[in-house]
Parts: sequence; structure tokens; C-alpha cells
Amino acid sequence: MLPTIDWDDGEVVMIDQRKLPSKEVYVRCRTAKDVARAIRTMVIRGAPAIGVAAAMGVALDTQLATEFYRTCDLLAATRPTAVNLFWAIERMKRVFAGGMRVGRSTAELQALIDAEDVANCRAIGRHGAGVVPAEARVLTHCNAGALATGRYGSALGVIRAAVEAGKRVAVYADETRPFLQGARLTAWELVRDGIDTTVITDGMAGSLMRAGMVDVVVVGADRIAANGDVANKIGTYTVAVLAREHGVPFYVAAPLSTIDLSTPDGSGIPIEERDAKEMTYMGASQLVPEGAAVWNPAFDVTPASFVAGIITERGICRPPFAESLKHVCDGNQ
Ligand SMILES: CSC[C@@H](O)[C@@H](O)C(=O)COP(=O)(O)O
Repeated sequence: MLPTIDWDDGEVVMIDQRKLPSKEVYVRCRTAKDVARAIRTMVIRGAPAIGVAAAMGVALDTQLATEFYRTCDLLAATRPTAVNLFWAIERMKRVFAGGMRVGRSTAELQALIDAEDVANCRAIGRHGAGVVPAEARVLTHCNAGALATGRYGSALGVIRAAVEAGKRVAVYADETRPFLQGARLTAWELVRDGIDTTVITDGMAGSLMRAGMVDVVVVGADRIAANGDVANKIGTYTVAVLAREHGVPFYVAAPLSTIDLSTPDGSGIPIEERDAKEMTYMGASQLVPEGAAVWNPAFDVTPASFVAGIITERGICRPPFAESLKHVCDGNQ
């Protein structure tokens, strides 16, 4: 399993996901401010990983109790869509409000969140492997892998578990414009694991499905509303519509910390808009002429009606999601 983020000598160390796959370099964070910058600039990304990073950021600065809430606000302001960020910060706040000693107990809770994330992804994998046929071509979008979680991955956890169960799995990874999480990160992870991987541009998914070359779609999520609407990386909705048109089941794999029962449906999910430069430049090369306007939402919402199932650590939720999500969040299997 990949070490996406870890402690080293009292500092938080994370692999720099902006540099993969060409360079494997690590960023060291000494303060919560460093962690906040790392989240904002996508050194670390992916909903569960952002949550783990935020928890570590809080734990870094908690020697100073007076700074606690300011640190939480700083980290909460980094990225608006992934609800795992706010979930992790709220957990840290509860520990603090409970009067436990700040430095030690928040550090312990952070370790717990990290360990839970790995266990949850393994459980998601176990439940999700059942939706992958014995010989399967799986399409995924963005990166919901080890890099996006503590270590094992949600959507890629399903793929890993299917492979570990002896299934013959070939993966199509959408390149995922503009940050290229699929081409750079998903392909990097899967190739390292020896899993058959083919990268396609986002615009190729339709032709691939029409040619009958996709058996199942599995993606991750940044926030799932109470009715089962799913916010995930921009382009996910397009994949879901294509999957529906071609009769391909579309699954979402996510831990319970991604489910937001306080948001009734997808219209209430805040969608982050990122810097136009992510689209207009590729490194130093300008791709879009000056004067052209750019719209760069980082996420879209896939209506629940397109989703065959939501794979969680407690099992697979099926429609109607308003009932099944509540049921699973209430602690029922
Ligand atoms: C297990 S990660 C699930 C999602 O966070 C992932 O699919 C995604 O959309 C990540 O977006 P990113 O902008 O790279 O943070």
C-alpha cells in the first residue's frame, strides 16, 4: 500500500501529487498553515485524504490551545466540496470540546482517523468486489485510489479487492481533465500494482462503451447527499449518462464519512471552482488564447437515478437511497 501521507519526526510528510508520475518527491509540513497550503494547491487531494490531512494539520498545531479554532477555520477554508474535510475537523473539535488534553488526544484521534480510513477502504473493497464480474473491464474516472485515501483506495480499493479475489480485471482510466488525476495518478498506482491499465481521454468513454468494452463503472465521491445524488470529479456525470445509455452499471465507492445527510440533494452541494490556469496552461505551455473565457468547476453532481449502488464499508446501498443511506449511517449493515 502506498504511503500517501504520514508522520515523520513530528512533521507531516506527503507525496507531492502534482509531480507524479514523473517525479516522486515529498512535501514536509511543519505547521497547520503548511498543511492548508498543501490541500489548496493539490499536493494532496481526494476526499478521504484531505480529511486525514486536515486532522493531521490540527494535531500539528494543537500545542497551542488558543489557536485551536483558528487552525480549524484555516483548514476548513481550503476546499469546499469534499465533506470528509469538515467531518474530520468536526471530530477533532469534539475531542477538544470534551476537555481532553489537546496535543496528545488530538494526535491520537488523528491516528485513529488514519487507521480507520485504511480499514474502511479494505471493507469497501470486500463489499464492492462482488459487483465486478470474474472477467471484467472496469472504467473509472479521476483517482479514488491509495493517493486519494489513507492507503488502499475506495473505487480502486474495489478493483484491488477484485484482483486479490482472483478476478481478471482490466481497467480503463479516464485521463480526467484538467488536473489529469486519471492519467497521472490512477495509472501510476495501478501499474505499480501490476493491474492491466489503459488510459483514455475523457471524450473516448462513449465510444468505448458503444463498442461493448466496459462491463462496469466504479468511481469515488466527494460528497453524497441524503437522496443519493453524488458530487465527484467533473466529468463523472457524463460517464454516468453514457453508462445509462449503454446499459453499463454505474457504482460509487465511498466511506460513510463522504455521506452528508444534512444536505437533502445535490443542489445543496457547494461546487469548487478552481483557477482558470489549470485549464489554460499545461506546465509552461499556453493551451487557450488570451481573451477566451474559462469555466473550471472541479466537480459535478450525478443524480441518484443514474447510480446502481453506493458501496460503503458497511455494505452496498441500493435505491431508494434516501432509505438505504440513512439505514447504513444509523449503524445498520
Ligand atoms: C476516494 S477519492 C474520491 C474523490 O475525492 C475523487 O474522485 C475526486 O473527485 C478527487 O478530486 P480532487 O480535485 O482531485 O481532490
